[in-house]
Amino acid sequence: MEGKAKEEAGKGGVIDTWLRKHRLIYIGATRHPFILAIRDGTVNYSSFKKWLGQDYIFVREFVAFAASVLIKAWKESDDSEGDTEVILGGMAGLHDEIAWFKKEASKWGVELSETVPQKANQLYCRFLESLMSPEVDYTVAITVFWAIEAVYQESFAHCLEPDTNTPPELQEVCQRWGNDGFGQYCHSLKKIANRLLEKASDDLIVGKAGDDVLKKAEVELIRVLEHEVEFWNMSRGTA
Ligand SMILES: Cc1ncc(CN)c(N)n1
Repeated sequence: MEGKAKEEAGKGGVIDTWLRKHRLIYIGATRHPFILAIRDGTVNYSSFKKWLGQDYIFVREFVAFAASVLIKAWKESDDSEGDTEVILGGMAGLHDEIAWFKKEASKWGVELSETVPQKANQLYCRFLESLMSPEVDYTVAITVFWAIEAVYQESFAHCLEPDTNTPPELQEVCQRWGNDGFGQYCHSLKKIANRLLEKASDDLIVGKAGDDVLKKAEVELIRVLEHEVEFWNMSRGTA
């Protein structure tokens, strides 16, 4: 590793540099009023139920996106074995997540078969679909994959911190994404993304095409954060 990439790695990687640069939108996505309302116990339960039904639809789409990232890792990664294991572990988690959504929906009286995707959800799913194309670089796709998982991890872990008023009936929801195991999984995804982003940055230095990949990854990361904010807004009924 050399030059710019080395510098970035020393500071915590390309991703941390971008998160510092786009701090406001990152905070917007991970400290949204919907999450803060769960954390202080003032959450509106009809908003929560709306989120539950909509997120089930999103997760089904996200599984297809995860599968597309897995294929890219298998085809394009310089550490195919290591990367595919991490992604496959995430997909096993998504399998559990779908079963969990069904169980929660019946507990909260949410009829999943009658839930219609709302505008913000449709747009987010369309965005995911656009990134499933084989033309989209693995580096871009894994950065997006990490960002989507990390927003939920950061958001729900915030509700589990000491001295919060998260209602007992929502603790399990927060545990789903806020637990340490999920945190470690996100850390593994971040490491993969940083490795590839630093490689793209090195390619740039030696005159290979790395610029497009880096620019696209940064733009798509911001788009994820914007979609996440819109998704929370939709759940709260403010979109
Ligand atoms: C909208 C959204 N973003 C992220 C996640 C985490 N898989 C989720 N379930 N839903």
